[in-house]
Amino acid sequence: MNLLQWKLLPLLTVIASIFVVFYLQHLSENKCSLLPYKHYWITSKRIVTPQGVISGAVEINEGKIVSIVKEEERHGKIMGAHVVDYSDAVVFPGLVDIHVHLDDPGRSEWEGFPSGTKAAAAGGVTTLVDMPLNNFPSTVSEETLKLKIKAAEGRIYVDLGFWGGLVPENAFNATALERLLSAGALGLKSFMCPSGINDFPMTNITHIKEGLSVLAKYKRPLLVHSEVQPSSPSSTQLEDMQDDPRSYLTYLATRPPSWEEAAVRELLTVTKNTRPGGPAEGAHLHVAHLSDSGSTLDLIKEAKRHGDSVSVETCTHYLAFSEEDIKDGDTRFKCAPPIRDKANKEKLWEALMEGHIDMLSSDHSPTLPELKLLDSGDFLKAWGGISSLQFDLSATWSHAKKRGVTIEQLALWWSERPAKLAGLDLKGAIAIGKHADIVAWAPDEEFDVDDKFPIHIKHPSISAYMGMKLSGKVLATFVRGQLVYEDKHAPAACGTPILAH
Ligand SMILES: NC(=O)N[C@H]1NC(=O)NC1=O
Ligand SMILES: [Zn+2]
Ligand SMILES: [Zn+2]
Repeated sequence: MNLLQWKLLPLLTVIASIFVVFYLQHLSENKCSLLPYKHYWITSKRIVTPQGVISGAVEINEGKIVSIVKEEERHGKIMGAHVVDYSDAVVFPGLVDIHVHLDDPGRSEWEGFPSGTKAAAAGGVTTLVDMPLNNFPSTVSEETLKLKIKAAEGRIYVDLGFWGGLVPENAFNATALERLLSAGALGLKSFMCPSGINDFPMTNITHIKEGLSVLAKYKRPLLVHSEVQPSSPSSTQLEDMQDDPRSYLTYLATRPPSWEEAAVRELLTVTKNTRPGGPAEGAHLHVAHLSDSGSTLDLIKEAKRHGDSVSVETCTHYLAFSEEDIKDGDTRFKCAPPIRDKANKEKLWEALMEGHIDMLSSDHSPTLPELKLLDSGDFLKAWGGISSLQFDLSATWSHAKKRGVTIEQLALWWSERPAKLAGLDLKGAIAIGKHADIVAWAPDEEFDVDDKFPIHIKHPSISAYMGMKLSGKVLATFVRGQLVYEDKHAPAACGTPILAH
Protein backbone atom coordinates (compact mmCIF):
# COMPACT_ATOMS: atom_id res chain seq x y z
CA MET A 1 0.00 0.00 0.00
CA ASN A 2 2.75 2.40 1.06
CA LEU A 3 4.82 1.50 -1.95
CA LEU A 4 1.86 2.14 -4.26
CA GLN A 5 1.33 5.54 -2.65
CA TRP A 6 4.95 6.52 -3.26
CA LYS A 7 4.63 5.60 -6.90
CA LEU A 8 1.26 7.24 -7.46
CA LEU A 9 1.88 10.52 -5.67
CA PRO A 10 4.43 11.99 -8.15
CA LEU A 11 2.23 10.88 -11.05
CA LEU A 12 -0.83 12.61 -9.55
CA THR A 13 1.22 15.76 -8.92
CA VAL A 14 2.31 15.83 -12.59
CA ILE A 15 -1.28 15.35 -13.81
CA ALA A 16 -2.58 18.03 -11.45
CA SER A 17 0.04 20.55 -12.56
CA ILE A 18 -0.77 19.89 -16.23
CA PHE A 19 -4.39 20.71 -15.44
CA VAL A 20 -3.41 23.88 -13.56
CA VAL A 21 -1.21 25.07 -16.47
CA PHE A 22 -4.01 24.44 -18.99
CA TYR A 23 -6.54 26.20 -16.78
CA LEU A 24 -4.33 29.27 -16.34
CA GLN A 25 -3.62 29.40 -20.06
CA HIS A 26 -7.32 29.27 -20.75
CA LEU A 27 -7.93 32.10 -18.29
CA SER A 28 -5.29 34.34 -19.83
CA GLU A 29 -6.31 33.59 -23.42
CA ASN A 30 -7.70 36.75 -25.00
CA LYS A 31 -10.98 35.75 -26.56
CA CYS A 32 -11.35 39.21 -28.14
CA SER A 33 -8.39 38.74 -30.44
CA LEU A 34 -6.84 36.02 -32.57
CA LEU A 35 -3.44 37.45 -31.55
CA PRO A 36 -2.03 36.61 -28.11
CA TYR A 37 -0.30 40.00 -27.59
CA LYS A 38 -1.21 43.65 -27.26
CA HIS A 39 2.08 45.27 -28.24
CA TYR A 40 3.21 44.46 -31.77
CA TRP A 41 4.08 45.84 -35.18
CA ILE A 42 2.30 45.45 -38.51
CA THR A 43 4.63 45.65 -41.50
CA SER A 44 3.82 46.02 -45.20
CA LYS A 45 5.14 47.56 -48.39
CA ARG A 46 1.85 49.46 -48.79
CA ILE A 47 0.61 51.17 -45.65
CA VAL A 48 -2.04 53.79 -46.42
CA THR A 49 -1.58 56.89 -44.25
CA PRO A 50 -3.02 60.41 -44.66
CA GLN A 51 0.47 61.45 -45.86
CA GLY A 52 0.51 58.81 -48.58
CA VAL A 53 1.33 55.15 -49.07
CA ILE A 54 4.52 54.06 -47.33
CA SER A 55 6.58 50.92 -46.99
CA GLY A 56 7.29 50.43 -43.31
CA ALA A 57 5.81 49.44 -39.98
CA VAL A 58 3.00 50.50 -37.65
CA GLU A 59 3.48 50.01 -33.92
CA ILE A 60 0.39 49.12 -31.95
CA ASN A 61 0.10 49.09 -28.18
CA GLU A 62 -2.98 48.67 -26.01
CA GLY A 63 -5.32 49.28 -28.95
CA LYS A 64 -3.76 52.44 -30.32
CA ILE A 65 -1.28 53.32 -33.04
CA VAL A 66 1.79 54.53 -31.16
CA SER A 67 4.33 54.96 -33.94
CA ILE A 68 4.73 54.65 -37.71
CA VAL A 69 8.14 54.17 -39.28
CA LYS A 70 9.23 54.07 -42.90
CA GLU A 71 11.23 51.13 -44.18
CA GLU A 72 14.48 53.11 -44.24
CA GLU A 73 14.05 54.24 -40.59
CA ARG A 74 12.92 50.87 -39.37
CA HIS A 75 16.19 49.05 -38.72
CA GLY A 76 16.68 47.98 -35.17
CA LYS A 77 13.37 49.48 -34.02
CA ILE A 78 11.35 46.31 -34.27
CA MET A 79 14.07 43.83 -33.29
CA GLY A 80 12.77 41.32 -30.80
CA ALA A 81 9.21 42.66 -31.06
CA HIS A 82 6.16 40.74 -32.24
CA VAL A 83 5.69 41.41 -35.96
CA VAL A 84 2.72 40.65 -38.19
CA ASP A 85 3.99 40.97 -41.76
CA TYR A 86 1.59 41.60 -44.64
CA SER A 87 4.33 41.98 -47.26
CA ASP A 88 2.73 43.24 -50.52
CA ALA A 89 -0.81 43.36 -49.14
CA VAL A 90 -2.35 46.77 -48.48
CA VAL A 91 -2.56 47.91 -44.86
CA PHE A 92 -5.50 50.29 -44.83
CA PRO A 93 -7.57 52.18 -42.25
CA GLY A 94 -10.59 50.08 -41.25
CA LEU A 95 -13.72 51.16 -43.10
CA VAL A 96 -16.29 53.33 -41.33
CA ASP A 97 -19.71 52.52 -42.74
CA ILE A 98 -22.02 55.26 -41.51
CA HIS A 99 -25.18 53.90 -43.09
CA VAL A 100 -26.35 50.44 -42.06
CA HIS A 101 -29.63 49.00 -40.83
CA LEU A 102 -28.89 46.13 -38.44
CA ASP A 103 -32.52 45.78 -37.37
CA ASP A 104 -31.72 45.03 -33.72
CA PRO A 105 -33.57 44.93 -31.38
CA GLY A 106 -37.00 44.03 -32.67
CA ARG A 107 -36.32 42.69 -36.15
CA SER A 108 -33.14 40.74 -35.55
CA GLU A 109 -34.48 37.95 -37.75
CA TRP A 110 -33.80 40.37 -40.63
CA GLU A 111 -30.12 40.83 -39.69
CA GLY A 112 -29.19 41.49 -36.05
CA PHE A 113 -26.06 42.78 -34.33
CA PRO A 114 -24.04 39.52 -34.26
CA SER A 115 -24.35 38.59 -37.95
CA GLY A 116 -24.17 42.20 -39.18
CA THR A 117 -21.02 43.01 -37.23
CA LYS A 118 -19.42 39.66 -38.17
CA ALA A 119 -20.03 40.50 -41.83
CA ALA A 120 -18.47 43.91 -41.24
CA ALA A 121 -15.36 42.38 -39.65
CA ALA A 122 -15.00 39.88 -42.51
CA GLY A 123 -15.25 42.78 -44.97
CA GLY A 124 -12.69 45.07 -43.34
CA VAL A 125 -15.29 47.40 -41.82
CA THR A 126 -14.20 48.27 -38.28
CA THR A 127 -16.88 50.84 -37.38
CA LEU A 128 -20.57 50.88 -38.21
CA VAL A 129 -23.14 53.54 -37.50
CA ASP A 130 -26.61 52.06 -37.24
CA MET A 131 -29.70 53.81 -38.61
CA PRO A 132 -32.62 54.53 -36.24
CA LEU A 133 -35.19 52.58 -38.24
CA ASN A 134 -36.06 49.00 -39.17
CA ASN A 135 -35.24 48.01 -35.60
CA PHE A 136 -38.23 48.08 -33.26
CA PRO A 137 -38.97 50.34 -31.53
CA SER A 138 -37.40 53.01 -33.74
CA THR A 139 -34.55 54.92 -32.09
CA VAL A 140 -36.29 58.26 -31.58
CA SER A 141 -35.84 58.97 -27.86
CA GLU A 142 -33.36 58.55 -25.03
CA GLU A 143 -35.23 55.44 -23.87
CA THR A 144 -35.21 53.74 -27.26
CA LEU A 145 -31.52 54.57 -27.75
CA LYS A 146 -30.82 52.93 -24.39
CA LEU A 147 -32.64 49.80 -25.56
CA LYS A 148 -30.36 49.67 -28.58
CA ILE A 149 -27.19 50.15 -26.57
CA LYS A 150 -28.30 47.36 -24.23
CA ALA A 151 -29.07 45.06 -27.17
CA ALA A 152 -25.54 45.65 -28.49
CA GLU A 153 -23.85 44.62 -25.22
CA GLY A 154 -21.58 41.60 -25.77
CA ARG A 155 -23.09 40.98 -29.23
CA ILE A 156 -21.01 43.17 -31.56
CA TYR A 157 -17.74 42.18 -33.28
CA VAL A 158 -16.79 45.70 -34.45
CA ASP A 159 -17.39 49.15 -32.93
CA LEU A 160 -20.87 50.53 -33.37
CA GLY A 161 -22.35 54.02 -33.16
CA PHE A 162 -26.01 55.07 -33.47
CA TRP A 163 -27.97 57.74 -35.31
CA GLY A 164 -31.15 58.93 -33.64
CA GLY A 165 -34.35 59.49 -35.61
CA LEU A 166 -35.89 62.88 -36.34
CA VAL A 167 -39.63 62.27 -36.72
CA PRO A 168 -42.73 64.51 -36.47
CA GLU A 169 -43.29 63.27 -32.90
CA ASN A 170 -39.98 64.70 -31.58
CA ALA A 171 -39.17 67.45 -34.10
CA PHE A 172 -40.92 70.23 -32.16
CA ASN A 173 -39.78 68.89 -28.81
CA ALA A 174 -36.30 70.31 -28.34
CA THR A 175 -36.01 68.75 -24.87
CA ALA A 176 -36.69 65.26 -26.21
CA LEU A 177 -34.16 65.76 -29.02
CA GLU A 178 -31.59 67.07 -26.58
CA ARG A 179 -32.08 64.04 -24.34
CA LEU A 180 -31.55 61.75 -27.34
CA LEU A 181 -28.37 63.61 -28.31
CA SER A 182 -27.12 63.76 -24.72
CA ALA A 183 -27.64 60.00 -24.44
CA GLY A 184 -25.03 59.57 -27.20
CA ALA A 185 -26.70 59.65 -30.63
CA LEU A 186 -23.99 60.75 -33.08
CA GLY A 187 -26.52 62.85 -35.01
CA LEU A 188 -30.02 62.47 -36.46
CA LYS A 189 -31.57 60.90 -39.55
CA SER A 190 -34.87 61.74 -41.22
CA PHE A 191 -36.91 60.80 -44.28
CA MET A 192 -38.61 63.17 -46.73
CA CYS A 193 -40.73 60.33 -48.18
CA PRO A 194 -42.33 57.23 -46.61
CA SER A 195 -39.55 55.14 -45.06
CA GLY A 196 -41.07 51.73 -45.72
CA ILE A 197 -41.51 51.22 -41.98
CA ASN A 198 -44.74 52.46 -40.41
CA ASP A 199 -43.24 53.36 -37.08
CA PHE A 200 -40.75 55.77 -38.68
CA PRO A 201 -42.87 58.52 -40.28
CA MET A 202 -41.53 61.08 -42.71
CA THR A 203 -40.64 64.67 -41.86
CA ASN A 204 -41.36 67.88 -43.76
CA ILE A 205 -38.99 70.80 -44.19
CA THR A 206 -40.29 72.54 -41.05
CA HIS A 207 -39.41 69.49 -38.94
CA ILE A 208 -36.00 69.45 -40.56
CA LYS A 209 -35.42 73.12 -39.82
CA GLU A 210 -36.30 72.54 -36.14
CA GLY A 211 -33.98 69.53 -36.00
CA LEU A 212 -31.08 71.50 -37.45
CA SER A 213 -31.44 74.25 -34.86
CA VAL A 214 -31.09 71.70 -32.03
CA LEU A 215 -28.20 69.93 -33.76
CA ALA A 216 -26.34 73.24 -34.14
CA LYS A 217 -25.81 73.35 -30.39
CA TYR A 218 -24.31 69.85 -30.40
CA LYS A 219 -22.36 70.32 -33.66
CA ARG A 220 -23.73 67.05 -34.97
CA PRO A 221 -25.13 66.25 -38.44
CA LEU A 222 -28.58 65.56 -39.82
CA LEU A 223 -28.64 62.81 -42.45
CA VAL A 224 -31.58 62.97 -44.80
CA HIS A 225 -33.15 60.41 -47.09
CA SER A 226 -33.67 62.93 -49.86
CA GLU A 227 -36.56 61.92 -52.08
CA VAL A 228 -39.86 63.81 -52.20
CA GLN A 229 -42.95 62.26 -53.68
CA PRO A 230 -44.85 64.83 -55.79
CA SER A 231 -48.32 65.57 -54.43
CA SER A 232 -50.00 64.40 -57.64
CA PRO A 233 -48.29 61.51 -59.40
CA SER A 234 -47.44 62.15 -63.05
CA SER A 235 -49.35 60.42 -65.83
CA THR A 236 -46.33 58.20 -66.61
CA GLN A 237 -46.27 57.05 -63.00
CA LEU A 238 -49.96 56.17 -63.12
CA GLU A 239 -49.46 54.26 -66.35
CA ASP A 240 -46.48 52.47 -64.91
CA MET A 241 -48.54 51.21 -62.04
CA GLN A 242 -50.43 49.13 -64.61
CA ASP A 243 -47.21 47.91 -66.24
CA ASP A 244 -45.51 44.61 -65.52
CA PRO A 245 -44.44 44.73 -61.85
CA ARG A 246 -41.61 42.27 -62.64
CA SER A 247 -40.02 44.75 -65.01
CA TYR A 248 -37.19 46.78 -63.47
CA LEU A 249 -38.09 49.70 -65.74
CA THR A 250 -41.56 49.78 -64.19
CA TYR A 251 -40.00 50.29 -60.76
CA LEU A 252 -37.43 52.79 -62.03
CA ALA A 253 -40.16 54.97 -63.51
CA THR A 254 -41.93 55.16 -60.13
CA ARG A 255 -38.97 57.02 -58.53
CA PRO A 256 -37.51 59.43 -61.11
CA PRO A 257 -34.47 61.67 -60.43
CA SER A 258 -36.90 64.58 -60.03
CA TRP A 259 -37.80 63.14 -56.59
CA GLU A 260 -34.20 63.53 -55.45
CA GLU A 261 -33.93 66.96 -57.04
CA ALA A 262 -37.14 68.21 -55.39
CA ALA A 263 -35.95 67.01 -51.98
CA VAL A 264 -32.53 68.61 -52.23
CA ARG A 265 -34.03 71.85 -53.56
CA GLU A 266 -36.20 72.03 -50.43
CA LEU A 267 -33.35 71.10 -48.12
CA LEU A 268 -31.18 73.87 -49.48
CA THR A 269 -33.73 76.45 -48.40
CA VAL A 270 -32.80 75.61 -44.79
CA THR A 271 -29.10 74.76 -45.13
CA LYS A 272 -28.43 78.47 -45.69
CA ASN A 273 -28.85 78.71 -41.93
CA THR A 274 -25.73 76.59 -41.42
CA ARG A 275 -23.45 79.21 -43.00
CA PRO A 276 -21.03 81.06 -40.70
CA GLY A 277 -23.05 83.56 -38.68
CA GLY A 278 -26.35 81.87 -39.65
CA PRO A 279 -28.96 80.77 -37.05
CA ALA A 280 -28.00 77.08 -37.39
CA GLU A 281 -24.23 77.56 -37.55
CA GLY A 282 -22.62 74.37 -36.25
CA ALA A 283 -25.27 72.09 -37.72
CA HIS A 284 -24.49 70.08 -40.85
CA LEU A 285 -26.75 68.48 -43.42
CA HIS A 286 -25.72 65.25 -45.09
CA VAL A 287 -27.55 63.95 -48.13
CA ALA A 288 -27.77 60.18 -47.76
CA HIS A 289 -27.38 57.76 -50.69
CA LEU A 290 -27.38 60.06 -53.72
CA SER A 291 -28.29 58.19 -56.88
CA ASP A 292 -28.96 61.06 -59.34
CA SER A 293 -25.67 62.43 -60.68
CA GLY A 294 -27.53 65.11 -62.70
CA SER A 295 -29.46 68.14 -61.44
CA THR A 296 -29.53 66.92 -57.81
CA LEU A 297 -25.76 66.86 -57.65
CA ASP A 298 -25.55 70.27 -59.37
CA LEU A 299 -27.70 71.74 -56.59
CA ILE A 300 -25.43 70.28 -53.91
CA LYS A 301 -22.34 71.65 -55.64
CA GLU A 302 -23.91 75.10 -55.73
CA ALA A 303 -24.80 75.00 -52.03
CA LYS A 304 -21.22 74.02 -51.18
CA ARG A 305 -19.94 76.96 -53.24
CA HIS A 306 -22.15 79.26 -51.17
CA GLY A 307 -20.70 77.95 -47.93
CA ASP A 308 -23.61 75.81 -46.73
CA SER A 309 -22.42 73.07 -44.39
CA VAL A 310 -23.52 70.13 -46.55
CA SER A 311 -22.04 66.82 -47.66
CA VAL A 312 -23.21 63.88 -49.70
CA GLU A 313 -22.63 60.15 -49.89
CA THR A 314 -23.32 57.61 -52.57
CA CYS A 315 -23.45 53.85 -52.08
CA THR A 316 -21.58 50.85 -53.41
CA HIS A 317 -24.58 49.63 -55.42
CA TYR A 318 -24.94 52.87 -57.40
CA LEU A 319 -21.29 52.51 -58.42
CA ALA A 320 -21.31 48.78 -59.07
CA PHE A 321 -24.56 48.27 -60.96
CA SER A 322 -26.72 50.02 -63.51
CA GLU A 323 -30.26 49.62 -64.74
CA GLU A 324 -28.98 47.73 -67.78
CA ASP A 325 -27.57 44.92 -65.54
CA ILE A 326 -30.76 44.28 -63.58
CA LYS A 327 -32.88 41.41 -64.78
CA ASP A 328 -36.65 41.59 -64.56
CA GLY A 329 -37.86 39.95 -61.38
CA ASP A 330 -34.48 40.27 -59.62
CA THR A 331 -35.70 42.23 -56.63
CA ARG A 332 -32.35 41.83 -54.84
CA PHE A 333 -31.55 45.12 -56.62
CA LYS A 334 -34.59 47.03 -55.42
CA CYS A 335 -33.58 50.03 -53.36
CA ALA A 336 -34.55 53.67 -52.97
CA PRO A 337 -33.54 55.86 -54.63
CA PRO A 338 -33.23 53.33 -57.42
CA ILE A 339 -30.14 52.25 -59.35
CA ARG A 340 -30.23 54.30 -62.59
CA ASP A 341 -28.59 53.91 -66.02
CA LYS A 342 -24.96 53.37 -66.98
CA ALA A 343 -24.35 57.00 -67.96
CA ASN A 344 -25.58 58.08 -64.50
CA LYS A 345 -23.23 55.56 -62.86
CA GLU A 346 -20.25 56.89 -64.82
CA LYS A 347 -21.10 60.43 -63.74
CA LEU A 348 -21.25 59.34 -60.11
CA TRP A 349 -17.71 57.97 -60.43
CA GLU A 350 -16.56 61.23 -62.01
CA ALA A 351 -18.17 63.27 -59.25
CA LEU A 352 -16.45 61.17 -56.61
CA MET A 353 -13.07 61.48 -58.27
CA GLU A 354 -13.52 65.25 -58.66
CA GLY A 355 -14.43 65.59 -54.99
CA HIS A 356 -18.10 66.59 -55.38
CA ILE A 357 -19.35 63.42 -53.67
CA ASP A 358 -17.67 63.27 -50.29
CA MET A 359 -17.93 59.69 -49.15
CA LEU A 360 -19.33 56.17 -49.52
CA SER A 361 -21.63 53.98 -47.49
CA SER A 362 -23.41 50.67 -47.98
CA ASP A 363 -27.01 51.46 -46.96
CA HIS A 364 -27.04 47.78 -46.03
CA SER A 365 -30.76 47.21 -45.54
CA PRO A 366 -31.66 43.52 -45.42
CA THR A 367 -34.93 41.80 -44.64
CA LEU A 368 -36.34 38.29 -44.61
CA PRO A 369 -35.94 36.51 -47.98
CA GLU A 370 -39.75 36.09 -48.13
CA LEU A 371 -40.18 39.88 -48.12
CA LYS A 372 -37.87 40.27 -51.13
CA LEU A 373 -40.53 38.33 -53.09
CA LEU A 374 -37.89 36.61 -55.22
CA ASP A 375 -40.46 34.05 -56.39
CA SER A 376 -42.96 36.50 -57.82
CA GLY A 377 -40.28 39.07 -58.66
CA ASP A 378 -42.73 41.90 -57.99
CA PHE A 379 -40.62 45.06 -57.89
CA LEU A 380 -43.49 47.20 -56.68
CA LYS A 381 -44.29 45.09 -53.60
CA ALA A 382 -40.83 43.72 -52.63
CA TRP A 383 -38.83 45.18 -49.72
CA GLY A 384 -36.56 48.01 -50.85
CA GLY A 385 -33.05 47.59 -49.57
CA ILE A 386 -29.73 46.13 -50.72
CA SER A 387 -27.69 43.60 -48.72
CA SER A 388 -24.04 44.32 -49.22
CA LEU A 389 -22.20 45.03 -45.99
CA GLN A 390 -19.45 42.40 -46.27
CA PHE A 391 -18.53 43.50 -49.80
CA ASP A 392 -18.20 47.29 -49.36
CA LEU A 393 -14.46 47.30 -49.88
CA SER A 394 -14.09 44.62 -52.53
CA ALA A 395 -17.01 45.78 -54.66
CA THR A 396 -15.95 49.42 -54.72
CA TRP A 397 -12.31 48.47 -55.33
CA SER A 398 -13.24 46.08 -58.19
CA HIS A 399 -14.81 49.00 -60.06
CA ALA A 400 -12.49 51.74 -58.81
CA LYS A 401 -9.30 50.13 -60.04
CA LYS A 402 -10.60 50.06 -63.62
CA ARG A 403 -11.00 53.84 -63.42
CA GLY A 404 -7.58 54.69 -62.05
CA VAL A 405 -8.80 55.47 -58.52
CA THR A 406 -5.95 55.42 -56.01
CA ILE A 407 -5.96 53.46 -52.78
CA GLU A 408 -5.58 56.78 -50.92
CA GLN A 409 -8.79 58.10 -52.50
CA LEU A 410 -10.59 54.96 -51.41
CA ALA A 411 -9.36 55.53 -47.83
CA LEU A 412 -10.67 59.08 -47.91
CA TRP A 413 -14.13 57.97 -49.08
CA TRP A 414 -14.48 54.91 -46.89
CA SER A 415 -12.63 55.87 -43.71
CA GLU A 416 -11.41 59.40 -43.15
CA ARG A 417 -14.43 61.42 -44.28
CA PRO A 418 -17.18 59.20 -42.83
CA ALA A 419 -15.32 59.16 -39.49
CA LYS A 420 -15.21 62.94 -39.55
CA LEU A 421 -18.92 63.25 -40.39
CA ALA A 422 -19.82 61.04 -37.43
CA GLY A 423 -17.45 62.97 -35.13
CA LEU A 424 -15.23 59.92 -34.53
CA ASP A 425 -11.88 61.59 -33.82
CA LEU A 426 -10.10 58.35 -33.02
CA LYS A 427 -11.20 56.53 -36.16
CA GLY A 428 -10.65 56.77 -39.89
CA ALA A 429 -6.88 56.90 -40.44
CA ILE A 430 -3.62 55.11 -39.79
CA ALA A 431 -2.06 57.88 -37.74
CA ILE A 432 -0.34 58.14 -34.35
CA GLY A 433 -2.84 58.37 -31.48
CA LYS A 434 -5.77 56.87 -33.42
CA HIS A 435 -7.40 53.54 -32.65
CA ALA A 436 -5.60 50.66 -34.35
CA ASP A 437 -8.56 49.93 -36.65
CA ILE A 438 -6.88 48.33 -39.63
CA VAL A 439 -7.68 46.05 -42.56
CA ALA A 440 -5.05 44.15 -44.51
CA TRP A 441 -6.24 43.21 -47.99
CA ALA A 442 -4.90 41.82 -51.24
CA PRO A 443 -5.93 44.20 -54.05
CA ASP A 444 -5.18 41.81 -56.89
CA GLU A 445 -6.70 38.68 -55.39
CA GLU A 446 -9.99 37.69 -57.03
CA PHE A 447 -12.74 35.61 -55.48
CA ASP A 448 -16.21 34.39 -56.35
CA VAL A 449 -19.10 35.29 -54.09
CA ASP A 450 -20.89 31.96 -54.19
CA ASP A 451 -22.22 29.25 -51.88
CA LYS A 452 -18.67 28.19 -51.02
CA PHE A 453 -17.65 31.68 -49.92
CA PRO A 454 -18.07 32.35 -46.20
CA ILE A 455 -20.76 35.03 -46.14
CA HIS A 456 -21.73 36.26 -42.71
CA ILE A 457 -24.84 38.38 -43.26
CA LYS A 458 -27.92 36.53 -42.07
CA HIS A 459 -29.55 36.00 -45.48
CA PRO A 460 -26.90 35.63 -48.21
CA SER A 461 -29.50 34.62 -50.82
CA ILE A 462 -30.84 38.18 -51.00
CA SER A 463 -27.43 39.83 -51.42
CA ALA A 464 -26.98 41.74 -54.67
CA TYR A 465 -23.38 40.52 -54.76
CA MET A 466 -24.11 36.78 -54.87
CA GLY A 467 -22.72 35.27 -58.05
CA MET A 468 -20.22 38.06 -58.66
CA LYS A 469 -16.46 37.87 -59.08
CA LEU A 470 -14.76 40.56 -57.01
CA SER A 471 -11.18 41.62 -56.44
CA GLY A 472 -9.59 42.89 -53.28
CA LYS A 473 -9.70 40.11 -50.74
CA VAL A 474 -9.77 40.95 -47.06
CA LEU A 475 -7.01 39.05 -45.22
CA ALA A 476 -7.28 40.41 -41.68
CA THR A 477 -9.23 42.98 -39.70
CA PHE A 478 -8.10 44.66 -36.47
CA VAL A 479 -10.42 46.63 -34.19
CA ARG A 480 -8.57 48.68 -31.53
CA GLY A 481 -5.58 46.40 -32.03
CA GLN A 482 -7.55 43.20 -31.61
CA LEU A 483 -7.34 40.83 -34.54
CA VAL A 484 -11.08 40.23 -34.91
CA TYR A 485 -10.98 38.41 -38.23
CA GLU A 486 -8.48 36.30 -40.14
CA ASP A 487 -10.24 33.44 -41.98
CA LYS A 488 -12.36 33.14 -38.84
CA HIS A 489 -13.69 35.49 -36.20
CA ALA A 490 -12.20 36.00 -32.74
CA PRO A 491 -14.29 33.90 -30.31
CA ALA A 492 -15.79 36.79 -28.32
CA ALA A 493 -17.78 39.81 -29.48
CA CYS A 494 -15.64 42.65 -28.11
CA GLY A 495 -16.80 45.60 -30.22
CA THR A 496 -17.80 48.64 -28.17
CA PRO A 497 -20.78 50.95 -28.51
CA ILE A 498 -19.64 54.45 -29.52
CA LEU A 499 -21.54 57.24 -27.81
CA ALA A 500 -21.13 60.94 -28.48
CA HIS A 501 -20.46 63.18 -25.50
N1 LIG B 1 -36.32 51.46 -44.49
C1 LIG B 1 -35.17 51.32 -45.20
O1 LIG B 1 -34.26 50.62 -44.81
N2 LIG B 1 -35.09 51.99 -46.35
C2 LIG B 1 -33.89 51.95 -47.11
N3 LIG B 1 -33.90 50.96 -48.12
C3 LIG B 1 -33.58 51.56 -49.28
O2 LIG B 1 -33.43 50.96 -50.35
N4 LIG B 1 -33.47 52.86 -49.15
C4 LIG B 1 -33.71 53.17 -47.89
O3 LIG B 1 -33.78 54.28 -47.44
ZN1 LIG C 1 -32.70 56.03 -47.06
ZN1 LIG D 1 -30.82 53.53 -45.26
